Amino acid sequence: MLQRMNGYTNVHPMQLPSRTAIPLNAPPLLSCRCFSRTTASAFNTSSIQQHSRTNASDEPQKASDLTFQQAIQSLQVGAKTMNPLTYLSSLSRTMECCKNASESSFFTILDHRCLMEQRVKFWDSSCCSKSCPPSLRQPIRSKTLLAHSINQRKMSQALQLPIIDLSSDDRLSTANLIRQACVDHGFFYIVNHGLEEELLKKVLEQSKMFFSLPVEEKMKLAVKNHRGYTGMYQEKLDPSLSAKGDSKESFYIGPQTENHLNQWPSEEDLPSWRSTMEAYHKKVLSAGTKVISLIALALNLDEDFFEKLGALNDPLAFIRLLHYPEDMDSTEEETYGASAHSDYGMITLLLTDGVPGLQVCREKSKQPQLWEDVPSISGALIVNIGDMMERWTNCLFRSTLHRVVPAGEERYSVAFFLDADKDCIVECLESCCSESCPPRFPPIRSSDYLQERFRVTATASIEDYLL
Ligand SMILES: O=C(O)CCC(=O)C(=O)O
Ligand SMILES: [Fe+2]
Repeated sequence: MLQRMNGYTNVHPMQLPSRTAIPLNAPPLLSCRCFSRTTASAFNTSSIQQHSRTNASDEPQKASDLTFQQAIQSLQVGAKTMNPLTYLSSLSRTMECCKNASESSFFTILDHRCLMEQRVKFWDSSCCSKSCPPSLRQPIRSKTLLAHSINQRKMSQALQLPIIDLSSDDRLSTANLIRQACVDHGFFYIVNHGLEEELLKKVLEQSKMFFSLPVEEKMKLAVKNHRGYTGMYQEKLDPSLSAKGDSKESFYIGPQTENHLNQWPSEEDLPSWRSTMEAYHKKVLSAGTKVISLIALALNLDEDFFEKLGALNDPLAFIRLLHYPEDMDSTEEETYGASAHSDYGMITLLLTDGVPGLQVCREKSKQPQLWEDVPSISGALIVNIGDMMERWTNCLFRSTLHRVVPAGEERYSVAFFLDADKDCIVECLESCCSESCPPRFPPIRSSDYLQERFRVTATASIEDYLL
């Protein structure tokens, strides 16, 4: 849905500091001329007319006379009566044109009881029919709409990432495309990766079935040895945030070893669960290994370079099923499904259910940070470079900062972290350093590096995350 909301992006940072509640019957505060130009069309329905009738003068008010306050009143009417898409569009246009309004007053107004307490009553019967069904899947609480608008302020536009065809015979050209993608974005899509759509669909379905179990059932499989269930707020990927933790639950499935067995839900509850996850693990590992060999080619190395290095002997290859509930406390600016982070390992292959929310920030040190949406493409997997690969390449390949923002509906995704064998030493590749560009990081053992990263972000006992 966020993709459809791209028109909301250029909302200006607003300056006045106060967070004063503005009663609805207060006199107009801020003149908002451009509101009339940009917003009138969105309000050409009942909301403006209803509002006009409430004026002292019985004269219908001209759009050009509308004030910021009136715009807000219209929005409040609109929240109850309009198609939510139109409503969202109006909301964002209003924000856009109210450049001079204080951000806090703006949100205080939007925070108004009727927005915060009521479910938005969408589309009256005139707005949908059998041939024109509602364009959003389910009613969204006004609180969630507000979260959207908060997040929209941080957003720019959808990022156009390269799409890499893994089945192409021209491996050198493919490797070159990957090189460019890793240098420019640290993110790209892969298609023809060998995972059938049917399996992608099934893994998401089975994941959803697991997360729908009662929490007591899920807690029976609480994470041990980095395998099993992690509950809400058990991780904070951006430790600098004051929020209690990231608003998601997850389930890790790793390679089976003698000492480290996966945990599985009971066959009675979920009969096809284990076989689906095992099939997915096998296939996604094979796709990931192909990507690694192309990355080696992209670095002018032999395609089996990382195998020879031992990185893929017993790779730390973990599936992480993720569920971001709709009901996040999303009015808190600090609450994220996954707060800003880069991934730790070699590469990540990500499957999403199509619900937006994933964003990347390509220039982490630039202020203000620019966050761009990564739209999902049906059937494609999203690949991103992790920190180990960034260390190997001395930052030639980017391990890009990313996060998941509340999307206003629940979201499922499946990350596959392909990380080097725990004994593999990660150190700058010869081809990536020189006298004038010395290695930026000292050599490190793969599992030492990963363990340290988990220690910093786990809000629960680190013992459970040991690899
Ligand atoms: O759910 C997503 O889209 C991204 C998840 C993610 O970045 C992670 O788990 O590292
Ligand atoms: Fe990530």
